[in-house]
Formats: sequence, C-alpha cells, structure tokens
Amino acid sequence: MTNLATVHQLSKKLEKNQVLTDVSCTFEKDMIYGLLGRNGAGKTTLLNLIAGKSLPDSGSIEVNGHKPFNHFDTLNQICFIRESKNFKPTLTIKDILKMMPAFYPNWSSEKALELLELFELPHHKKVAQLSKGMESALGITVGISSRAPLTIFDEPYIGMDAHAREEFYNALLEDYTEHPRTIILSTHLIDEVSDLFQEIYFMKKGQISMHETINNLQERAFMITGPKDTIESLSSQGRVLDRSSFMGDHSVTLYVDEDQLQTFHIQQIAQDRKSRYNSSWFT
Ligand SMILES: Nc1ncnc2c1ncn2[C@@H]1O[C@H](COP(=O)(O)OP(=O)(O)OP(=O)(O)O)[C@@H](O)[C@H]1O
Repeated sequence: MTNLATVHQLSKKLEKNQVLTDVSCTFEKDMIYGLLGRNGAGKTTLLNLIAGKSLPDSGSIEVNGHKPFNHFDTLNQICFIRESKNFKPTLTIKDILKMMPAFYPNWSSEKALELLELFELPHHKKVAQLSKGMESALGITVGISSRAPLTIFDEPYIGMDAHAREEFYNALLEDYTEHPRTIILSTHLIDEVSDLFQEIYFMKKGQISMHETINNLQERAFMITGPKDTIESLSSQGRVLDRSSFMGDHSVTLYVDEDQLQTFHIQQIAQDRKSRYNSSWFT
C-alpha cells in the first residue's frame, strides 16, 4: 500500500488554544477514511492543514511527497469540501461548473450534470439563493465530480435530509468504485456511514485517540447493557469508550483487544449490530 498523505507529529495553536498536539496519521492511496470526534476535537483544524489551507506550528504534512501549503501541483490534487461557505454567494451554479476544470485536472462535467439532476439543483440559481441543503448538495456535487486524488469532506451534508444524505453516500461509493481515490469524510453520523469506511480515525481533545479498520471495529466494539455489577466485571476486559446509565440499566461501549477477544464473555452480551455504531463512541 502507498501512503498518499502523511501527517507526522503535528501540533497547532489557534490564538491561545492548543488545538492539535502531536498528531500522526497516514492516509493510503485509494482508501476511504472516516474522521470522528466530538465537537471541538480538532477535526476541521487537522483537515485544513492536510488540505494546505494553513501551516502547522510543528510537525509535518506531506501529500504525494510534498508539503501542500502553497504548492500548486499538490493543491490541485486536493478537493476540500467544508460544512459551508465553499462558494462565492454571487456565483451561479453554472458559473461554478465552468470554473471547476481549471482547479481539478480530473474534473468530470458529465458526473457533475448527473449529480445536479439527482439533487435537483437549478443551474441558473446563485449560491446566495440556495437553501442550506441545496448548498451542501452543490458542495457534494463538486467534491465527487472533482475526482481529486485526495478528496476531503468535512461534515458536508448540513441541511440535507436523510434521503439526500443516502443519495450522497450511494453516489460517492458508486463513483469511487469506478474511479478510486483517497477520501476522508469527517462526520458525526457514524451509524449512517460506517459501511462506507475502510478505516476510522477517532480524535479526542486534539489528538488521535484510536485508529482502526472498520472490520476490527465491527469485531471488537460492543455496547453492553445490563445490571451494574455485570457491566463493571465485563468492563475490565476491554477499553471503555463510553459509559452511561438510564433508569437503572447501565451501558458501556467496550473495545476489546484481539488477544482478549477469545476470552471475552460474548454470550453475556446483547449483540445488537446497530448499537455498535453508537455515537457514544465519541466520548
Ligand atoms: N480561529 C480559531 N481561533 C481560536 N480557536 C479556534 C479557532 N478555530 C477553532 N478553534 C478551536 O479549536 C478547537 C478545535 O476546533 P475544530 O473546528 O478543529 O474542531 P472540530 O472537531 O472540527 O469540531 P466540530 O465537529 O464542531 O466541527 C476548538 O476548541 C475550537 O474552539
């Protein structure tokens, strides 16, 4: 496997906040990554640095062997779609589509037109006239159609309903299958998108708290609910990712290491597949 992007011991302060501390992670060519973490964990700051939008205080970032900041040949290999404000409000959708091939060498006009139709986006409208969900769908259209070797989506679906988000995931996967590239998607909606990811980075308080393949997470992360004593005795067998209680029932989200998995009392666990992707993992 070839690394497309490598982040090494990265630290970054914004004003007086130490936002990232000693972050190291790698993103291989043609893989889809999830970036998860609670609000303020540092996801956007990390993605900004990878996309060459700002410089680290210490540590390094390389994309395709180059520091992305101010490096034109690297920057046009990266498409970064943010939560909002991706486009000038005075531009029409048509204007934007005309401009994009200059930014992204792999741009597909055909795919862009197909996605505009899918999301029912009117070509003549200005960005300022779009609803929040429509603006997000435009960002997603550009992100997918860019076919950039490193495509980054930072919570790109604000304002889109569940149906439109489903269309986004399907369109992304379909185009990725035909044109593989490295994709990083920062999200809170892990239960919706976990099937999309091959690997996941969890961030907590400006650091990478866990990095796992989705297969390992599916095998090793469990949400266990039951009487306090049973839950406490099982908790010692793994790493507690989250803990909660509701009306006398106690729950933990437990991550069990491979060597402990064999001895883990699986029969005592309610194995609800869906609950394994509970957002409580983020805590
Ligand atoms: N311009 C700034 N000046 C000072 N602090 C900032 C600035 N931008 C972000 N921060 C702080 O940096 C931390 C990380 O913010 P960041 O936006 O990277 O987190 P995030 O994980 O993307 O959060 P969210 O999921 O809410 O988007 C937060 O504590 C935030 O308050």
